[in-house]
Amino acid sequence: MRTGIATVCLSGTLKEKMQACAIAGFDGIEIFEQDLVTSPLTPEDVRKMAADLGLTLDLYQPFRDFDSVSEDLLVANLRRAEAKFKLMARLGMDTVLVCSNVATASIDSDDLRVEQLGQLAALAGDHGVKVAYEALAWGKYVNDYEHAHKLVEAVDHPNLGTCLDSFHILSRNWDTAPIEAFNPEKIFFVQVADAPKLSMDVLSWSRHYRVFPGEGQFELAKFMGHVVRAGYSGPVSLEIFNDVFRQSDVERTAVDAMRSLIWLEEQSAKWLDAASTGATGADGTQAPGRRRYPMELATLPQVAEPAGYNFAEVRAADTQGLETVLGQLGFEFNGRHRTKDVQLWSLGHARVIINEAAPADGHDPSADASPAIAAPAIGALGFDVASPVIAAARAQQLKAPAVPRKSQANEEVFQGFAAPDSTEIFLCQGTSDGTAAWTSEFGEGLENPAAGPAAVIDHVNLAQPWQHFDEAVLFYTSALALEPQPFAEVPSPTGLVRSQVMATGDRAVRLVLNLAPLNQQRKTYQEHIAFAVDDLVATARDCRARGLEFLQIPANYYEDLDARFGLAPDFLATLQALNLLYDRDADGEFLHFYTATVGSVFFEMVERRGAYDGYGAPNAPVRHAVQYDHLQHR
Ligand SMILES: O=C(O)c1ccc(O)c(O)c1
Ligand SMILES: [Mg+2]
Repeated sequence: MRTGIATVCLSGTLKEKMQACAIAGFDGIEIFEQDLVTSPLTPEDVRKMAADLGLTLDLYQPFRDFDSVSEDLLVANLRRAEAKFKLMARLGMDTVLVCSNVATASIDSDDLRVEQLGQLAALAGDHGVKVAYEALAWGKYVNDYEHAHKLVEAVDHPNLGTCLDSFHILSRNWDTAPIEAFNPEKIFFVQVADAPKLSMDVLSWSRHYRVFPGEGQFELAKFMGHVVRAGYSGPVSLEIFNDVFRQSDVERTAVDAMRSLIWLEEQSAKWLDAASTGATGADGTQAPGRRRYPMELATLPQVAEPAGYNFAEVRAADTQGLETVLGQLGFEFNGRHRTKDVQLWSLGHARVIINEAAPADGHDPSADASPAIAAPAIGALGFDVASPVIAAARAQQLKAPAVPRKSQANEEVFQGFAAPDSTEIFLCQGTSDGTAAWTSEFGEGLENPAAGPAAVIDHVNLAQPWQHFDEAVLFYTSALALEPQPFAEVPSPTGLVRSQVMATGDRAVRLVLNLAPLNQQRKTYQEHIAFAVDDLVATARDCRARGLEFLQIPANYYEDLDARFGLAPDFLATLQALNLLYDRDADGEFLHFYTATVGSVFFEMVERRGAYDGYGAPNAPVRHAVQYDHLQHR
């Protein structure tokens, strides 16, 4: 698949954008007119720079408001088009995007449009230019890709084709199957964009909220499957108008963009495979495997979703507070590593590593968080996967930066890579009894999960800097095979927290990404690790007996709980006495409590009853408010 990206996706000057696209590995780019008009580079400079960088210049765009106009305007529009065709010759570009008229269209007649687009195609032919006509979702008369294609077919000129842009098609819920019947020679260009499903006018949605494939909710693999089956083999180019990407680091965003296309390519191949195996022939036999299409789709090393958490690592220069809280939670100290400055603590199958080497560069080197967090912060997560080597190879092909861990002879070498928020992700191999092979490095026979209470890591909640949130969703989807669940918004005193659960189908791994406002006083984010136990009330009593500092829940909360659920008075009194939170839905019940925060980290204990699958979201505002209050007063 030939990869492309529109310069409008990125921040910086045209030169900076082009360099970032080349470094990220794109084959070609779309030049957005604004980027050229505002550039000190001559068209000849741009042409040379692209050639030097190994980038093809695939599309010049946009040319606006051409069709459905009065005779006077048509003359002016053709003159305007000719000027652009001449400019394109200097750039060495042969394809221009013409979008359907939104502003000056005054005559709603397909016959007239065919006549006017025919004149444009003839002029383009004289200049060796191909016109790719795109139906904008908010076009005045032409806003449906099939309508645009019908006009192209009616004009029937070799210099006129269509541009298919997934946003304009999927935002309007148009069926994508008819694309398959298109003559591939009439598809001049394909743009892909994802988006979260929002209810707002389509123009605002398109101009501000597009995201890279895998970061939104559109069925892009299916869209691409139809495009591939039509026989299209030209560039597949990202055109993402997004307020955050346009102000983020250009090289980093270009890599995020490239990752999204590598992933989409694989997902499209999978969609085609699934679609062709699902089909049965006339004789009842299964259709053969994926047909060959003009567009070749590369695949990636295949990984199943992780089987569970292997460990969570907290970094801290000063480990005292952490050790105290873990001890009060019932964790056992399992020893220090033979050669590294790390401690192992466990409760049942839940393992927490305390890494005494505080990260020099803080939680996120590129964010506006404090430069050096000496206080505890989540530094790494270990996941059990079937094959760490295959999973690491996949992550690497998806441009995840590797983090090699120094290790001595005969110690387990973890394959690892850095997530966008710089949390290190390690790929481990679990054992069938739920223990980890590496724990003997902390001393022989120390880990004895059968002896203690049953406990596992239920979920980990990572705070994401606002500019990396979408990138993180794609990252965990593509590299770790976690699936994004519908996101929630939680009010907190410092702002609205967007919460995105990433999980495996069996929920053995639940990772919650929070787009959290930065605490302005302390310049840190708060993150937490949650452990699931069988009997939360008993656990809470034990923790209290050991002197654990619970997050203090206000009495108003328990009154509200009673109003909502009508709980038995004894049970309600127990919840209140122990500072426990409660939730219930059609699937089951959820009990949980939080510890006070140590550095940037706090812990949660949960009990899931029945098939409860949530996280106590209705309680999250209470938790945020209490933590905020706590921070203000200490
Ligand atoms: O928002 C726009 O105007 C616009 C312009 C060009 C495109 O290709 C597009 O998809 C949208
Ligand atoms: Mg477009």
